[in-house]
Formats: sequence, C-alpha cells, structure tokens
Amino acid sequence: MRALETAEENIRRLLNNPDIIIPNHECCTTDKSSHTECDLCGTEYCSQECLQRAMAEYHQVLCMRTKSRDGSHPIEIINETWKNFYYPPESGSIMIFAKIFALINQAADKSKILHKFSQFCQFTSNEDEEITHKLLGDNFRHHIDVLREMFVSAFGIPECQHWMTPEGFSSLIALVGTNGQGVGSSALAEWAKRAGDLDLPRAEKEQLEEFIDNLYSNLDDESGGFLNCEGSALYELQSKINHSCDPNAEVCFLNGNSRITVRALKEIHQGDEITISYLSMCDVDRSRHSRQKELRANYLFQCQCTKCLTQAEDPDVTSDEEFSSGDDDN
Ligand SMILES: C[S@@+](CC[C@H](N)C(=O)[O-])C[C@H]1O[C@@H](n2cnc3c(N)ncnc32)[C@H](O)[C@@H]1O
Repeated sequence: MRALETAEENIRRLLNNPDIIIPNHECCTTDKSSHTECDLCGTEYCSQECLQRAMAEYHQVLCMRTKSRDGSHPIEIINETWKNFYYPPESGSIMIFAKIFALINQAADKSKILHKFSQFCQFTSNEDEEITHKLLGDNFRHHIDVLREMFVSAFGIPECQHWMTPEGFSSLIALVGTNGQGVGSSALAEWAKRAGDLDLPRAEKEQLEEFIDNLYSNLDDESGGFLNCEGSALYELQSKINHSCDPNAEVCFLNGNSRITVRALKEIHQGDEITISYLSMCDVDRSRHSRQKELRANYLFQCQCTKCLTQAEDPDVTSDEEFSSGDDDN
C-alpha cells in the first residue's frame, strides 16, 4: 500500500489542478526510479523487491496475464461489483479477500498458511448476546452472496472449500471485519510530515506551515477525508491485542506506510496486559452505553475492560453526540 504517485501528483489529482507546485521536493519519499511493473499484466510495484515478493507469495494467482482491461477478468468483475456496492469504493478492502485466497492457492505448504488464518477470531455472531456482525446483517446479505459466488468461480480451490459455503464465507468476512486494521498511506501526508519537521529559519517555516494548512483546507473542501491509498491488513501480533476503553497503548503508522507500531500511552509494567482501543479517540470518550453498543456491532463482544466494569452501574444513557452510524439505540 505504498503510494506510487509523488506528493505533487497526489495534490494535483485531489485538487483537480495540474498547476500546483509544492516546495521542498526532497521531502517527497516516492522514488519513481525504483518503480517497476509485472511484465504480463502491467500491475505497478514500488520496487523490484516488492514485485518479486508478490510474485513469490500471491501474484501468480492474481495476475490477469494481459494489459488490456475489458472488464471480463474475475478480479475486475469482483472490483467493479464492490465499487457498485460502496462509495467511495476503497476497493483495496475487497482485495484482501482475493489476496487471502491467492496466498493459499499459491503456497507450497497450504496447511501452514491455513493454520495462520485459523488463529484469528472468526465468529460471525455472538450467540450469548444474540448479535450478528453488522456486515452480515440483512442489508448486506444479498451483497455477500453475490461476492461469494464470484470468489467461488475465481478461486474455488479444494483447500478453501470451508470458506466457500454461505456460513464459511460469512466467517471469512467476520475474520477480516473483526481483526482487520485499516491502513492508509499518502504521498502528500508523508511529504507534509517531513516538510513540517524541517529545521528552517522562522519566517520560512511559518510560510511553509501556512502553505500546508491551506493545502489541507482546500483538500477538505474538494475531496473530504479520502486522501490515501486505503485498504485493510491483517497483522498476526497486533490482532491479538484486546480492547480497553482506557488503553495503555495505541496503534500508529510512524512512517506513513503499512509498517505498524504499538506505542505505549502510559507506563506499562512487566505482567500488565497491553491494550489498545478499537474505538476512535473521540468515541472512546463517550458513555459506557455508547461505547458498548459500537463494540457489540463491530466486534461482537460485550466489553469487559476495567473502565466498563467500573462504570457497570452507570445508567444506560447515550452520549449527547451519538456515533456517526446512526444505528437504533438498542
Ligand atoms: C482482535 S481479537 C483480540 C484477541 C483475542 N482476545 C484472541 O484471543 O485472539 C478481538 C476479540 O477479543 C475479545 N475481546 C477483545 N477485547 C475485549 C474486551 N475489552 N472485553 C471482552 N472481550 C474482548 C473479543 O472476543 C473480540 O472479538
């Protein structure tokens, strides 16, 4: 998910203005001289190393083997269908399923990689709470079935039969839904961070900061928050970390790429459980009732963190500012 465009190309595209020039080009991390592509299908990679790794792990299965895009390849059909279901499509998030099937299909030792996936939580519902993951609810059921049939025809391999039934495919969706981590990389954000860190004379620094502020405010008007190369990723270790509404650590992307970091928010002693928040910074400050509602809908659990247990006697009130989903207050 490394951005392939330069920061300048990024801003020109997002503002639909081909004349914008950004200063301090040395802060842009995109190195086009290292870019390469798959000879057969033309998929672009940030480096030869990245292409070789993809080839070794999954690209031989995903490769369309032609550079012409006429919409008939199963991968194109899956992507197009996804875009029709969602806007903005963030089509990367459907490609994680294609990558999972391709990884297994291409692996020499299929049982080893299947074992890895079996280590992630993959419940579709929490029977004690009588709740089902919101992606699997009535509104989404038809979409899931359409996608399942497409995946069956594109990747129907014997080793993955357990995910090809309606229940099995739902459990795969729940696996990504409850363990997946959103990743966004943006050439502009990387440039802005590095440019902001430059050691410059005061007047020059203020001018640069003003330029960056203006860029972001224009971007907000033009494209909203949709700036990044976005997708979902599964991190084996990070997905083992439980949620707390008063976490002692947080997840961050220090380099603006897909390398994840878990950073302490307070002192953590030997033997303490490391916890992160599955809720956004803003949502984690809401009432216990609102937090639990969101965690039940998205992650299928009744939060047992220390903060929730301490607030167990609080009345079931919803925070003034409700979650953006606008769900019923159940
Ligand atoms: C991404 S996994 C976290 C790792 C998981 N505990 C494991 O053993 O693999 C998320 C699941 O962990 C459990 N979980 C995480 N935080 C929790 C909390 N605060 N209270 C209760 N269950 C929690 C829930 O079952 C949730 O669906």
